[in-house]
Amino acid sequence: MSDDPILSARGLSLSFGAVRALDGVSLDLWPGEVLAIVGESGSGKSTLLRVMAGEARPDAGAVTYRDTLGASMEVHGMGEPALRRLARTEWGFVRQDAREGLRMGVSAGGNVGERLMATGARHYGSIREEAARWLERVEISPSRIDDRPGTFSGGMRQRLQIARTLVTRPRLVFMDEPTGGLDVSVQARLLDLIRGLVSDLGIAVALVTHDIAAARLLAHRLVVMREGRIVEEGLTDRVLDDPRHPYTQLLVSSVLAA
Ligand SMILES: Nc1ncnc2c1ncn2[C@@H]1O[C@H](COP(=O)(O)OP(=O)(O)OP(=O)(O)O)[C@@H](O)[C@H]1O
Repeated sequence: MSDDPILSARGLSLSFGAVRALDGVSLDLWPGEVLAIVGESGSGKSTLLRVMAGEARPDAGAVTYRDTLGASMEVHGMGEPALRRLARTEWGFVRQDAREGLRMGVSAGGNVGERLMATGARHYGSIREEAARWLERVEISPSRIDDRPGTFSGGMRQRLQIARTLVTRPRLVFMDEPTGGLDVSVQARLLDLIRGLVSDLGIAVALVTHDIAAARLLAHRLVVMREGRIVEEGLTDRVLDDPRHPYTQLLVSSVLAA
């Protein structure tokens, strides 16, 4: 991992009416690092992810992204076109509901190929070949390349969303409950797949999950959120094996008891 964070958040606050969804959140994400953001429902995890990805604007604070050339840029100051370009190229976003991350009216191959075209690929034959390779990589038979995602199972759709996101080899991927809503056995395979791809490609990941087991499997480091604040952070094993904050202790023991 390099010396400079790929993404830094400083003093992020965001309220919705009387609800303080984020209350002075600061964190760093390092190149190639998987950082899990855990906490109970409503603690502000998804809001934090959306603010970090530039999809929501904080009331206070800033997010800085360091690009491939080492230039720093303020995520909320760069303007829509630059942000959209980043989202299509150096970044990716894996949504809990694959239907939000896929184009449901386009074939599986088209979903993957479209991201390649957004980064400059033009040759139809090689785009299709690369799409087929990625379908195999996420364990979808390339014979399904012309099928639309609506004909896929939930687990397949999620794997397709992952192929679509990773095909351009982004440096930074935001994942919001990527295994949420799937059967336990499907979740386990998907987590293994994500772990392999993320480590092969050396991607930095900000992963929102309420699943402590998923965090343990995927994340190098954890931050624990409660009521819009980070109450504890550290290396995954340290936080889960020796939680210091009473809230983290409760979170971990409730999983053990389940
Ligand atoms: N667009 C919005 N409008 C109004 N309130 C919102 C909005 N987005 C989030 N909130 C509120 O902000 C708080 C934090 O929500 P957030 O979705 O970030 O939590 P979370 O930890 O991701 O929860 P979950 O695990 O249930 O997804 C909640 O009280 C939520 O109701």
